[in-house]
Amino acid sequence: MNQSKEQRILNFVLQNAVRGDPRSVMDTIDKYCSQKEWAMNVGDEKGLILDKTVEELQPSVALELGTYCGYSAVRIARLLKAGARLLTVEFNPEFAAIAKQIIEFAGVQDKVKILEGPSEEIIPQLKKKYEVDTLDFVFLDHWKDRYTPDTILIQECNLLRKGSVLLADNIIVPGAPEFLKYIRNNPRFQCTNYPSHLEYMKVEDAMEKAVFLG
Ligand SMILES: O=C(NC/C=C/[C@H]1O[C@@H](Sc2ccncc2)[C@H](O)[C@@H]1O)c1cc([N+](=O)[O-])cc(O)c1O
Ligand SMILES: [Mg+2]
Repeated sequence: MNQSKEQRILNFVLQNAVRGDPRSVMDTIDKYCSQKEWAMNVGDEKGLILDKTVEELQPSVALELGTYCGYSAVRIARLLKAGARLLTVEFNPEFAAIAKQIIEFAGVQDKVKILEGPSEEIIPQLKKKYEVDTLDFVFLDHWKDRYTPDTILIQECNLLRKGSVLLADNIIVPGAPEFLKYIRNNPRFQCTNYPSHLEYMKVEDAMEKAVFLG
């Protein structure tokens, strides 16, 4: 049975990256996806915006929606302080299995928990089942039409506190117009736009940061 692109990315990491070295895992994925096969990792340019947001915030509890191959989970987890954790939600079991291996190869598995299932089911379980009080940081990078309903659901589940930060990928491509309208017109969020480029392409994209005002 021929391999999936995600399996090829995993194999390339296992054969070319340095075990236990998150930077080498990120660079190896970026090399493969810029030279061999494009894939929807946040990439190294928008990844810098993600890095700066995480470094500035120093979150104790972070949530990622849309694990895919685990590139941004490795990117976020490598910056987390001792005792901090990343919960990442993925509903495609094949992607979750690949991400698990990439996260383990990078050596950040102790900071990352992959929650398998759709975000709309997982989010209401975060407090009781995953012992979350509030989320310090949320990275939205899953289906673009889920950004708004999941942001509303996160608020309904009382998962945000004053100062919680949301960062959304793909504001331009593929685009999340409904989310942008919702979050920019919501007085409970202070928004900032970060122009950038689509991963591995000379195409404009952007990230949107939204600080919850409580
Ligand atoms: O479509 C994109 N992302 C959707 C991501 C989806 C990921 O999240 C879950 S969906 C899910 C659903 C519910 N709960 C959890 C995960 C999928 O299994 C996949 O792992 C995308 C597309 C482009 N592009 O250029 O076409 C560029 C990007 O950066 C992108 O992020
Ligand atoms: Mg994306």
